[in-house]
Amino acid sequence: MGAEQSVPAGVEVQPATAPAQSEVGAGNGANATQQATSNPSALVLIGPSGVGKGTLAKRLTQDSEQYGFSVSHTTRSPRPNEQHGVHYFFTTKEQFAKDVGEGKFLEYAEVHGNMYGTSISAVQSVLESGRVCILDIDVQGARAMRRSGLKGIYVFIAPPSLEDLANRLAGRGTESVEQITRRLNNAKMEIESINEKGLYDYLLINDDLEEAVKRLKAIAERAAAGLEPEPGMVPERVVLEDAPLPDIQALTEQQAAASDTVPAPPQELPTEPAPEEPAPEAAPAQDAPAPQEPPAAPSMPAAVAAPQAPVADGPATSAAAAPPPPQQQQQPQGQLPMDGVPPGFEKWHGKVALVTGASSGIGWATCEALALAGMRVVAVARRKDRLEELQRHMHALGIPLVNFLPVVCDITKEAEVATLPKIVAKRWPECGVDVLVNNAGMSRNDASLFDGNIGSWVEMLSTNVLGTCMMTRAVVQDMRRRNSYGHIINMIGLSGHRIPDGPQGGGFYCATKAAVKTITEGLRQEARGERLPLRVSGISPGIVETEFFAVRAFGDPEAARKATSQFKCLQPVDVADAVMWCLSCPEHMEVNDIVVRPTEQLI
Ligand SMILES: Nc1ncnc2c1ncn2[C@@H]1O[C@H](COP(=O)(O)OP(=O)(O)OP(=O)(O)O)[C@@H](O)[C@H]1O
Ligand SMILES: Nc1nc2c(ncn2[C@@H]2O[C@H](COP(=O)(O)O)[C@@H](O)[C@H]2O)c(=O)[nH]1
Repeated sequence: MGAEQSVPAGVEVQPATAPAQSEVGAGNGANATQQATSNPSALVLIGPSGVGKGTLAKRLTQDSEQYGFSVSHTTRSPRPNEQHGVHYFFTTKEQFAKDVGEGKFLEYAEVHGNMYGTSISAVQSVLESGRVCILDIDVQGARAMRRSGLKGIYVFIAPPSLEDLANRLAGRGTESVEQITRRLNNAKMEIESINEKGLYDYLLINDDLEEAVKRLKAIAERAAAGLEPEPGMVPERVVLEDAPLPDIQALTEQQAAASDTVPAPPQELPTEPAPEEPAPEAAPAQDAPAPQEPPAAPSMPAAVAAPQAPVADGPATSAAAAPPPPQQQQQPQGQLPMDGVPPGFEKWHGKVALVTGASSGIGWATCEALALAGMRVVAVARRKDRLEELQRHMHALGIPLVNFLPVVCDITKEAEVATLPKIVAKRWPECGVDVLVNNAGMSRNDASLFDGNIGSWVEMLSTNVLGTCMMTRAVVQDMRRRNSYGHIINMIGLSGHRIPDGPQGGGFYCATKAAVKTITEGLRQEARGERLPLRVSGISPGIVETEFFAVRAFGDPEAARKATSQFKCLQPVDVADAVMWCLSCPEHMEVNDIVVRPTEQLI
C-alpha cells in the first residue's frame, strides 16, 4: 500500500521494541507521565459498532487537552448530529477510491458496507499539535495499522454481552433494524479477533462507563508517556457463547417507546452486499462480514462457553442421547431440585459453586453432586469439548441448564481468572461465587529433582499452587465486594502429607501439594484474622481412579492402568461425597482436612 511507505512526520515507524518491564501499572497513570521515556504512542480503539469507542474517545478528549482525535474519512452519509471535519470527513466512493490510489491513507477498509479510512494527514495534524492521537477503527484497520508501523497502544473494547450491545445500538437510534442486525452479526467475528496473538495490547470491557473511562485513562497515560503496554493484558483465549441474536425489531420498538420518541430515521446509505473479492488493500477475505453465518451471541468477558441450551450437534454420548428424565420435563426452567439434598446442605440451595478441573474425574463428579443438591454450578476447565459433554450430562440428569455455567478458562492465566467473577455476575446478576472448589491439579513423571524437566516443574507450580492462589484471590475479593463469605475447599491430596515415590522423582509434585496444604491453613488464618465467616477446608485423597495418572505419564495408558489397577482405588464420587460433607457441616464446625485412602493403599 502506497500509504504504508509514506510516513507522516512524528510517527515512529521502527517496529515496537520488546515489551519493557511493566514500569507502571495501568491503574497508575500519574506515575506513567512522570516516567515519560520517549515519543507518545497513538491510542488505538477497536471494537464492535455500538460498544462505546466514540463515547470513550470523547470523554478522553473532553477531559484533557493532551488527547486529540484522528478524524477518519467515510463514504457513509452523515447522521443528523454529525459534522464534516469533526466526526468524519464525509466523501464519495469515487473520491475515496482516488485518495486510496494516491496513497493518502494509513489504512482503510470496508466496514458494514461502507468505506472508512485513516488518512495520513488526520494523524499528522493531531501529532503536530503535540497531542496523543486517538483512533477509532475497526478490526481490519487495526491489522493494517499494525503493519504500517505506527507506534500505538491497541485497546480492544468489548461489550459485556451481545444483548447489551444490541441495546446500545438500538438506544442510539442511528441505524435501521437491518443495519443493527448486520452490525451485530459482524460483532461476533470482531470479538473473536481478541484471540489473534499480538493484535491487541489491552482488553477493556465497557460495562460500567465510569469504570471503563478510568481504566482507559490509565492506559492513555501510558501512551502519552510513550511507555510500552504492560504484558499479559489480553486473555490467552476467548470462547464465545452461542445464543440467539436478540430480537432487534422488538428492542428498537421498546427503546423508542421508553424514550417516547420515534428513533431518528437511519441516515446510512443503503447497505451493499459484502463484495466477493476484498477491496484492494482491505484485510483478507476472512475479515469480510459473513452475513450467511447464523447469528450468535458473544458472551464477554474472556473465556466463556455458556450455552443456554443443550448442545445439539456435538458427538453423541450415551448421556447426550438419553432423553431427559421425567423430573427434568416436569421441572420449570430454573427451578433447582431439592430431593436427595444431604442434611445440612439446604443452606446452599440456589447458591453458586465454582469447580476447577471440571472436565473429568473429581471435578466432574463434584459438579454433578453440587448441581443435584440444588446449587448453581460454574464448571471451569480448559477443554471446551469436555465441558460441552458435561453440559449434556447435566441435562440428562435433569439439571436445569440455566443453573449450569461451563467456562473455558486456564487457571494459570491471571487475566482469565480475574474475569471469572464478572462472568458469574453476568449470568446471575444477584449472585457471586459462594463455594469455590480448587480441584484442578496435575503431575508429570519427568520432574525429578536431579535432572527433571523444568517445564514440568513450571506446569505443576503454575497449576497446583499459583492457579489455586489466583482463583482463591479472585473469589475472596468478590466475596469481600459482596460482603458475603462462603466456603473454599482445596484439593490437597495425600501427596501434600508425604512423599510416596521420592526415589522415582515425585518430590517436586509433592512439594506443590504440600504448598497447597500450607496455603489452605494460611487462608484459614487470614480469614480468622479478619474475623470473616469464610470457611476453609482441605481434602486429601490417596489414589483416585481418574485421568491424573495418564496426564502424569504424558498420555501413556499403560502407565495409567498400572497405577490404578493394583487394588480397588477411590472413585471420583467418593471425593465428591467428602466435598458435600464439608459443606454440610453446621456453622460452628469447620472441616480442615479430610484424609481418605483406598483401603488397600499402604502409604
Ligand atoms: N458503558 C456504557 N453503558 C451503557 N451505554 C453506553 C456505554 N458506553 C456507551 N454507551 C452508549 O452506547 C451507544 C453507542 O456508543 P458509541 O456511539 O460511542 O459506540 P461506538 O463504538 O463508537 O459505535 P460505532 O463504532 O458504531 O461508531 C451510545 O448511545 C452510548 O451513549
Ligand atoms: N478501518 C477503519 N474503521 C473505521 C474508521 N473510522 C471508523 N471506523 C469503524 O467503522 C465502524 C462504523 O462506524 P460508524 O461511525 O458508521 O458507526 C466503527 O466500528 C468504527 O470503528 C477508519 O478510519 N478506519
